[in-house]
Amino acid sequence: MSNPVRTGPVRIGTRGSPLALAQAHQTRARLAAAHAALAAPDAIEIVVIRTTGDRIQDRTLMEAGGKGLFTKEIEEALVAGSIDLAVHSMKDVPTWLPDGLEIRCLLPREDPRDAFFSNVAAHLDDLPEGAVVGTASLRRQAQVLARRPDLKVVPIRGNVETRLRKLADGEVDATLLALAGLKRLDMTDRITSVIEPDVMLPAVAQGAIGIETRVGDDRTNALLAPLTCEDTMVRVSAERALLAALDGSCRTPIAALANLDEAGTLTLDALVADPAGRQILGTARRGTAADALAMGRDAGEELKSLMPPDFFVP
Ligand SMILES: NCc1[nH]cc(CCC(=O)O)c1CC(=O)O
Repeated sequence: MSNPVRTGPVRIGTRGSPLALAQAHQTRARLAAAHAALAAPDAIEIVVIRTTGDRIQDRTLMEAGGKGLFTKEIEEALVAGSIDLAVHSMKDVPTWLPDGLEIRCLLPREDPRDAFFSNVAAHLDDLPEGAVVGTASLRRQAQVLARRPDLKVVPIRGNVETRLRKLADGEVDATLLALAGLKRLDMTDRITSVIEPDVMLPAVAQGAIGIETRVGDDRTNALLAPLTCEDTMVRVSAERALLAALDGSCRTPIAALANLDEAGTLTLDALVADPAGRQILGTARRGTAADALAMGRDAGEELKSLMPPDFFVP
């Protein structure tokens, strides 16, 4: 049976966190700007859905285990037809989507770099010996410890306010967050400094917003077509092809960043690390947009073949 054409409001499914809501509102604004018929106040509805990831506050996400903690319940609503599109941080979207769902639309990517916060140092390199860095991200942990083996990394979670309070209380000396999220929340004034990718390579797809729909939902896919950013598609395709080659089921810290320059050259930098930061294995590829998937796959296969067993987090 084909999808009947819906005529009601376009329903956007999203998590309820401030960042997720900012991303859903950005999507609504872009849809309204692209389609006169969607500019009416009741033409687009935002439906807040609580995910497993939102319920887990006391443990790090790694301990909670499993992929798709921030997407599962939203995807279920999409499959069930109670929403028409789901807005995600692509960083949180698992390598493989459920059957019947697709991500054809990526909004223009925000700055993919990480931001550094500290009351005791201007940069990661200036932290005093033995300083405590709060992060629950194994990717950030590994890169911090590889550069500064003297530092101590402790897991912290929570929103920006919670983290800044932990900094102010001296519970941690520094923390790291994605710059993209801070920009979307209009909180960049709280940042101490931005970390360059050669110091801290971002997560796959960091800074990209993806919009997931039902395969065959022509109405929604047509509405989203003018919103998609081709450069972002190419870059994120290369990075996610790397992730797929490395096999999303392993929890090794992975970082990757693809860039596309004005001449059409696509570059991909990628690394895997052991969580303790004792060893980082990096690689790079250069090509054109047409090579995005092959570059990602090839770089991923190289890293996989180089990885010793102790890179795998049990
Ligand atoms: N893991 C949570 C998450 N997912 C997406 C972002 C930031 C926004 C983005 O990368 O687009 C964050 C917070 C962070 O890492 O600081």
